[in-house]
Amino acid sequence: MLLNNVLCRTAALRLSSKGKLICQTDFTAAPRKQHLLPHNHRYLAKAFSSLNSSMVKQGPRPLVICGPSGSGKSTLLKKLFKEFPDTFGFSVSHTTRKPRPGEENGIHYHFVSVEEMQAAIENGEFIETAVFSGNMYGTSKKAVENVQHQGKVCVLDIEIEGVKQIRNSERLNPLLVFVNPPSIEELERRLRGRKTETEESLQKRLNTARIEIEYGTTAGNFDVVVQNNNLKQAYEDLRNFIVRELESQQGQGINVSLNRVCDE
Ligand SMILES: Nc1ncnc2c1ncn2[C@@H]1O[C@H](COP(=O)(O)OP(=O)(O)OP(=O)(O)O)[C@@H](O)[C@H]1O
Ligand SMILES: Nc1nc2c(ncn2[C@@H]2O[C@H](COP(=O)(O)O)[C@@H](O)[C@H]2O)c(=O)[nH]1
Repeated sequence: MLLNNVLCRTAALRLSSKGKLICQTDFTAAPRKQHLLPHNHRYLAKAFSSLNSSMVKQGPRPLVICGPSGSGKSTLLKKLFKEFPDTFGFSVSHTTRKPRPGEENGIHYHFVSVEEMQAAIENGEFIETAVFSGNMYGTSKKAVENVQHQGKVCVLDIEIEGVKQIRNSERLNPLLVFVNPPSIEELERRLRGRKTETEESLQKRLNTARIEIEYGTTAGNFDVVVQNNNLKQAYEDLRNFIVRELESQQGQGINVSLNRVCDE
């Protein structure tokens, strides 16, 4: 009886405060204890549990952020993760490039050898892979699942060949954002200013950038193009697009947190 009260009261609270069912743990408790419930409550628990399982299956859409090296993807993502600390989880890619100062294995990337990467590819561990500026990169199934199991929006920071491989994936159904720099000249200034690349790597990245900009700014290839001339404006544009999208997903019954941390 106590169990019934707790179950139904929690459900009612969730219904009245938000107008929809969003609580995962409360409702998943229902099926296992159904034999303890009177008939009408059993019906309620069944309805809640089936709603819940479809919501869990249909988590928030992953967010793919793409753009030439140096266009500002990491800078924008850092601001997004800071403002919405509960909302997003980063898909940690594999790469064969060497770590930069400050980059940590398992946090920024899984840094692996070419042999390890090839073995993992042959083992079918990746959703997509690409060679960029002479190094291999890839998003593993596990990297995405780790984030999705937490109910968070999985963020993939990947280049264009990877985007082409996953853009039509029905299972991922990703939102595609392209970050566009003001010009190649400004991109070069920003990349040089970052002081992470050798001259050779820098030239490779700039050469690829021209192709990426062409593809990224072609209508229909991305859901939104964020023009990163001014960081404050670019972040506002990115944030507004994402919040609008996530609110629309919430309206369809998808459980995703949009708790904000204010800067001031
Ligand atoms: N709007 C901006 N104005 C001036 N500098 C910027 C702007 N946006 C980003 N930067 C600077 O440009 C450099 C490159 O940005 P960032 O590292 O975020 O690019 P990225 O797209 O993540 O690159 P990569 O793909 O190589 O990881 C950084 O030093 C960053 O501080
Ligand atoms: N296709 C993929 N591209 C990836 C992945 N992880 C990162 N990237 C992209 O590579 C370049 C270079 O990154 P950097 O860290 O060496 O500067 C950049 O455009 C990233 O978006 C991945 O798993 N797959």
